[in-house]
Amino acid sequence: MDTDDSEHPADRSGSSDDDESSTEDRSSGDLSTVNEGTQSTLDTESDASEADTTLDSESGSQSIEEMLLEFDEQEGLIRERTLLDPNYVVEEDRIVGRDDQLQEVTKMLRVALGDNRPPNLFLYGPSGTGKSLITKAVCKNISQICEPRDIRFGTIEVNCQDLDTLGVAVYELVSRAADEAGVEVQVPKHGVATKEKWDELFRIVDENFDSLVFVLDELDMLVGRRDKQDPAFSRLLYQLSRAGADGELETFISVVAISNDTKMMESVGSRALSSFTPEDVHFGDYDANQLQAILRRRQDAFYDDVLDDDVIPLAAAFAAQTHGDARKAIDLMRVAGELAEREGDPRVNEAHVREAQDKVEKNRVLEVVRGISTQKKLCLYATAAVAAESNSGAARSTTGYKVYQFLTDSIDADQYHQETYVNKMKELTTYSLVDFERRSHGPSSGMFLEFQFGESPATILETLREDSRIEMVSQDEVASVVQAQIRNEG
Ligand SMILES: Nc1ncnc2c1ncn2[C@@H]1O[C@H](COP(=O)(O)OP(=O)(O)OP(=O)(O)O)[C@@H](O)[C@H]1O
Repeated sequence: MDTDDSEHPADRSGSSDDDESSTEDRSSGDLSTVNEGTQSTLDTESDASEADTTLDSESGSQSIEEMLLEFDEQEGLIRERTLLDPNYVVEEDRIVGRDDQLQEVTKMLRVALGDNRPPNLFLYGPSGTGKSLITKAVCKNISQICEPRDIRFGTIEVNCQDLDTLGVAVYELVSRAADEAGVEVQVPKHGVATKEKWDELFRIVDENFDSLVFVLDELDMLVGRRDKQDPAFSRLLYQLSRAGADGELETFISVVAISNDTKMMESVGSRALSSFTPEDVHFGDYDANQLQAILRRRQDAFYDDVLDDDVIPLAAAFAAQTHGDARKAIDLMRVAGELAEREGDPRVNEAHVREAQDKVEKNRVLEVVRGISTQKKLCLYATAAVAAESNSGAARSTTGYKVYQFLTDSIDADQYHQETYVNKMKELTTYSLVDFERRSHGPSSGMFLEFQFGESPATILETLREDSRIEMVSQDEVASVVQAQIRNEG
């Protein structure tokens, strides 16, 4: 399947060293030397290789070596790949449209420069709206100012998405803190109580930092295995913010919690809330104009004049269609560039962006879909099938459930009640793939949820059909069941 980014020739060449060599290739005659050298080696090869060459020319296909050399000869289009890397912290002059948030976060965290503890922060808003970027940019600047002043300032960043328990999360903080301080961790990763990990964390913090900011990205994903009333993120916030407020440590500690889930704070227990009490900073969606501005400030990632005029407006428009996600806009521009390079085109054009849109969407859907259970896949498939056929592009939960019943019957799978189906669909909203609103048919009839998709329902269906059980069900039959159900909606 052509969804793995590592298949890009650009990724294969990978490092900036390769980028430099492609710069040289643009102007120098070095390549002919390489070709000549290779040719003479080829000439002394055995008859077998001659036979291969004959075969190649007869079939018209290229040998591997010819293809490699052709790629080597090809001019790259991307000059500065890091500018298209979502984890790279760009310079301040490339940050666009976030003046308010930049000011707010700076004003609050700059307290670290004096002899005070900065407040805790809660940054919330959809993914790709600059929450991590702004935090990292401000912390980087504080750190630069602190250095000559002999203030030992540190930033410990963790993404909680892949941390499944509190113990794992605390160990991750320990190891990041040790890295930042340049010291050894003195507690084992496994087989000790979480309390010992906390003690080690605070030992490292106390001995090595005057002021420390913990940045907890995607914090709401750290649910843990215990009861849902007291999720792991709530316990993490409690311990960290209490350590910050208690005055037991010499270090000034501040916690920046980042989440896509605006309601996350509602799940933070009262105990944690009493010490966490953050200042909220909201990050809204970008519109297409802001996304264009963000992309224009990075267009020097490409060589001069290799981007067609409509590339940036189209990538921005595609990204604005979902929810104004800058990561997606940047991804689209990068993938479009890589596709053009791979195809040996001299410029990046609109068609590359459209192809990139398809690929980026599929990658995102795949990422989500790979990890979910068959039952969730069936719920998602049924709902996306309704959205794909309906005029509004949305799906009612009541209709989706009927289609789900048809699917589970067809493949003889267990069948959830409607309430569980709805809950499974709600759980899928955390991936920004689907969203919902509560609606009703009218004052006298019942409520239902209406699901809207962040990615095209057709892409979701196509990806889900890669599951052999779902593939067994005829697409035509599903479509006719969906149409019949939509007609019944009234
Ligand atoms: N205002 C901006 N100006 C320039 N680049 C931006 C801006 N906002 C976001 N970006 C870029 O978009 C990408 C995603 O941004 P970031 O990681 O900050 O998003 P986020 O809100 O933290 O999202 P998530 O919740 O998914 O982590 C990064 O490459 C970042 O550099």
